[in-house]
Order: sequence, then structure tokens, then C-alpha cells
Amino acid sequence: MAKFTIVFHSVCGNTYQIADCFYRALQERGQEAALYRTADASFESGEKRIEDFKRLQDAIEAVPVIEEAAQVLGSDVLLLGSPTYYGCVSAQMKAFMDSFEKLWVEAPTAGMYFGCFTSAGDGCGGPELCLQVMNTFAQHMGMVPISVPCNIKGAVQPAYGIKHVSGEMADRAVTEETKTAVQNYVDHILKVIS
Ligand SMILES: Cc1cc2nc3c(=O)[nH]c(=O)nc-3n(C[C@H](O)[C@H](O)[C@H](O)COP(=O)(O)O)c2cc1C
Repeated sequence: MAKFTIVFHSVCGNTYQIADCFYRALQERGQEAALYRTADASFESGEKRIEDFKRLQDAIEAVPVIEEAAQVLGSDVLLLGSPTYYGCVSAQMKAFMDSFEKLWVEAPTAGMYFGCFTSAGDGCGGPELCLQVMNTFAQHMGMVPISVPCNIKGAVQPAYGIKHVSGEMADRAVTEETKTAVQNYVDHILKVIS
């Protein structure tokens, strides 16, 4: 059994839905999985609460906030998920990645396997750039990114990670095809790390 830590940032719930797909797929496969969200002060204050996304925002709130980078230590695999903001990760995900500065010198994350996912409003809005920001972070921490094979079944995915396109109003739910791709990617990760 492998130990996975999933950390996501999500406001409208799309990135959360992908994180939840990973979490469920890992549980179904008998793996140890911990699910966390990044801190987000304006989410906590209610400033970003939107009636249309209430159900998902309540579900996000029920997920514990990760307190410090060191909580990922001991995991075999780290999975990060961020909404695509201006072709990059969100500020909240960047702040979480920056908090690894305390670990960087000793590099206890060296050799840890890594995967990532994003939700973007538009397929041409830079989701792959966002994924690459997370992969680049992982490389700086000595981690080993596991790419998504091109023959993976389900919705077509970039090599850099799993993506979901949520549409102009951020209300296009994660499709069954994308869920299938997540499940197949999980199977691929388990094969790589075994
Ligand atoms: C500040 C901000 C910047 C964004 N920048 C982009 C972008 O560059 N490309 C894009 O496709 N979508 C962009 N979006 C849309 C989000 O990526 C999209 O709504 C995403 O699904 C939100 O994820 P969430 O539901 O997990 O919060 C942006 C949204 C916000 C609020």
C-alpha cells in the first residue's frame, strides 16, 4: 500500500471535484490517501462564497487546511491541484509551494513521486502552463513527476497532468471521461511506483 497526499486549492469547486476523484480512486484501490486544501483567507472570510457553488464550497470547507509543508513528508506520492489563474497557479497554491522553502536545503522530498491537476475556464487559457508551474516546483524539490501517458483512456489529457475545463461560468462539472482519465492515471502511478 502506498501513501498519497493530495493538496488542492479551489474556490468554485472544480479543482476540488478532481481532487475528490483522485481521493476516491485511491480509496477504491486500497491506498492510503490524505486530502487537504490550501489556506485561503478570503474563502474563509466568506468573501468568495457564491450561492451557485454553495454545495461544492461547503464540501471544500469540510476538507482540512494543510498547516505546513512538512505534513507531506512520509508520503510516497504528492498530488497538487490548482485552478488556472492567468496561465499560472493561484496565489494560494503558490504560497503553499513557497512554504517548502523550509525544506528545500535538506530536500527530504527528494525522490517523492509527484502528479498534478488543474481546472481552467478555457482549454486555451493556459491549463498546461499551470500544470508546468507545479511540475517545475516538484523538480526544484527533487521530486519525480509522473507524466500522463498519451494512450490513457478517458478524456484526452496533456502529458503534464490532469485538466478539466469548467467553462465561462465555472459551472461545467467534471465529466465521466475526465473521471475515467483520473482513475487510469492513478493505475498508471501505482504501476510506476510499484
Ligand atoms: C483570478 C482568476 C484568473 C483566471 N485565469 C484564468 C486563465 O488564465 N485561464 C483560464 O482558462 N481560466 C482562468 N480563470 C478561470 C478558472 O481557471 C476556472 O474558473 C477554474 O475552473 C476555477 O477553479 P475552481 O472551480 O476550482 O475554483 C481564472 C479565474 C480567476 C478567478
